[in-house]
Amino acid sequence: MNILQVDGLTGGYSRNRPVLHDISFAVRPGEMVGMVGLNGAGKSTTMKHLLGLLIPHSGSVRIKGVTLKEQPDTYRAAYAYVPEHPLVFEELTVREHLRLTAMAYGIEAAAAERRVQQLLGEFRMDAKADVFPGHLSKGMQQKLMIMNAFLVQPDLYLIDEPFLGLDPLGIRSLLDQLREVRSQGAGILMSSHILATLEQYCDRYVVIHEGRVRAWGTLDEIRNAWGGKEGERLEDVFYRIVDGAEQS
Ligand SMILES: Nc1ncnc2c1ncn2[C@@H]1O[C@H](COP(=O)(O)OP(=O)(O)OP(=O)(O)O)[C@@H](O)[C@H]1O
Repeated sequence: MNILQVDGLTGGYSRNRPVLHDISFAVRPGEMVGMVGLNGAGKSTTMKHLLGLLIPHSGSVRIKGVTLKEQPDTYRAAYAYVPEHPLVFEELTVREHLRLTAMAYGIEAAAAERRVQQLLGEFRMDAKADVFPGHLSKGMQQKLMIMNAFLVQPDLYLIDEPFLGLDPLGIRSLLDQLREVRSQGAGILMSSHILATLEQYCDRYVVIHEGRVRAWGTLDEIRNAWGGKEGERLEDVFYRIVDGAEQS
C-alpha cells in the first residue's frame, strides 16, 4: 500500500478558483519523491492539502490508506512536516521544543532523551540545546524543525524546500538522515528548486506546472515520455517540460 496516495486532487483557496487541477501521484514506503515546479506552480498548495489545511474540492488525499475525514488521528500521526519557513515557540529552548514534540507524540521519555542527544550531535546543535529560537540563525531554526521531524520517526516525511537556509554540512546531515529513514521504510515527499540535489536522492518525481501534473515517474520514465536522450539530467528534462508547456 502507498503511504501517500493523491488521486484527482482539485483544490485551492476558494471553491470558484481552484489552483490545483486533477493532481495524482503517490509515495511508497521506502521511497523518496521529489516535487518540482516553477514559482507559483502549486507545490505549497499541494502540501497544504496533504497537511489537511485545505479541503479538496474533488479527489482525495490518503495517508496510510485513510483520508483526514475518515480517520483524523491515524492520518495526522502518520506524517511529520518540515516547513520552508521555521515555525517556533519563542519561549521554548531547542531542547524544550524537542521534549514537547516527544510528549505530543507519546514517545517514551528515556528513548526521547537518547534520540534528542543523537540528533543534536548529528546536526551540530549540541552547543545550542538550551538556547531560545530568537538567538538562533535561520538555518539553525530550520535544523530545529528538521530534528523535530526525525524525533517523531513518522511513516511519511513532508519536506518543503529544505536546502536554502542550511549550510553544506546541514544539507549533508539532512540527506544522510533521510536516506537512513528511507532504508527503514519511511516515505518522503520533498519539494525543492535544487534539482541537481533532488536528482541524486529521489526515486521518482512529480513535476507540477500551473496547478497540473505535467510529468510523474522515475527520471527514466519522465525522460522517455518527453522524448529525452539517455543520461539527460533532471534539470534539462524539467526545462523542456515547462518550456513545452508554456508554448503549448
Ligand atoms: N493564501 C493564498 N490565497 C490565494 N491564492 C494563493 C495563496 N497562496 C498561494 N496562492 C496562489 O496559488 C498558486 C500556487 O502557489 P503555491 O504557493 O502553491 O506555489 P509554489 O509552487 O509553492 O511556488 P514557490 O516555488 O514560489 O514556493 C499561485 O498562483 C499563488 O498565487
